[in-house]
Amino acid sequence: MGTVVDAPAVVTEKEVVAENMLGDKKVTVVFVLGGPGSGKGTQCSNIVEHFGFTHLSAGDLLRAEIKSGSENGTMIENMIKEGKIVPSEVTIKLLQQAMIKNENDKFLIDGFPRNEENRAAFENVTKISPAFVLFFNCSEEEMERRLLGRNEGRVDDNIETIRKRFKVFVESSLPVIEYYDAKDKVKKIDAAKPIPEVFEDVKAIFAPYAKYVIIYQAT
Ligand SMILES: Nc1ncnc2c1ncn2[C@@H]1O[C@H](COP(=O)(O)OP(=O)(O)OP(=O)(O)O)[C@@H](O)[C@H]1O
Ligand SMILES: Nc1ccn([C@H]2C[C@H](O)[C@@H](COP(=O)(O)O)O2)c(=O)n1
Repeated sequence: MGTVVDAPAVVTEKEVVAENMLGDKKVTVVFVLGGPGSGKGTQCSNIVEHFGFTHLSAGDLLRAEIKSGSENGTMIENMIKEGKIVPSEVTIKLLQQAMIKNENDKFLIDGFPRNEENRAAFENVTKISPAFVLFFNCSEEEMERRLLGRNEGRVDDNIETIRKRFKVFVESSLPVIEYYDAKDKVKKIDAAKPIPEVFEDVKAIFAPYAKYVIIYQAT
């Protein structure tokens, strides 16, 4: 018969700086990166459901900021339409606010850091380093097909902006992944496979973060 017990703590001192922007609350942060349409948001929803993380999508936070009528709204909207990266201070403030008001201690930060400026500014301001970086690797051909079929009314899901987003990904975001790879922090996933198969690979990576483990005892 199975006994359900709390999983052992998986956060190490090396991964979390005690005096981060959340005071002495220890948090686990996973950066979720990959090209536009690689399936980051789709898999983050699965991770939330199975592993109890809170999903913070930088793109969603920026789109909410546009909708809220904030003074930065027009600037953010123009940059998103052009496939450009919004200045770090704006995005980091939104991420910080979201993390502070959430009681969870496990966050998936999706679509961030998108460039070197994002990365350095986040670490300087928050004093938080990611536990690891989940990288969804997919061909541009497949990502383009997915984005053109997404049909969520996004202003940047048109072929002209998609091509610009791909260019920004290669020029600005891949170097961030290389930065973390050099620190042995990147867990690369083949994101070209069907959604359930991708999640099987994701699950293997997140297994140590399960809220409960089931121990089977021989009777
Ligand atoms: N493995 C997959 N196979 C086929 N379609 C997928 C797969 N993963 C996601 N999709 C679909 O592709 C589209 C883009 O997925 P999703 O929004 O998760 O990507 P994303 O990486 O978060 O994109 P963006 O960076 O543009 O926000 C969605 O319509 C989603 O249903
Ligand atoms: N760190 C970020 C994340 C996103 N943006 C802007 C630019 C992106 O093209 C757009 C959509 O993001 P997505 O939902 O695809 O992750 O949002 C940014 O400027 N900085």
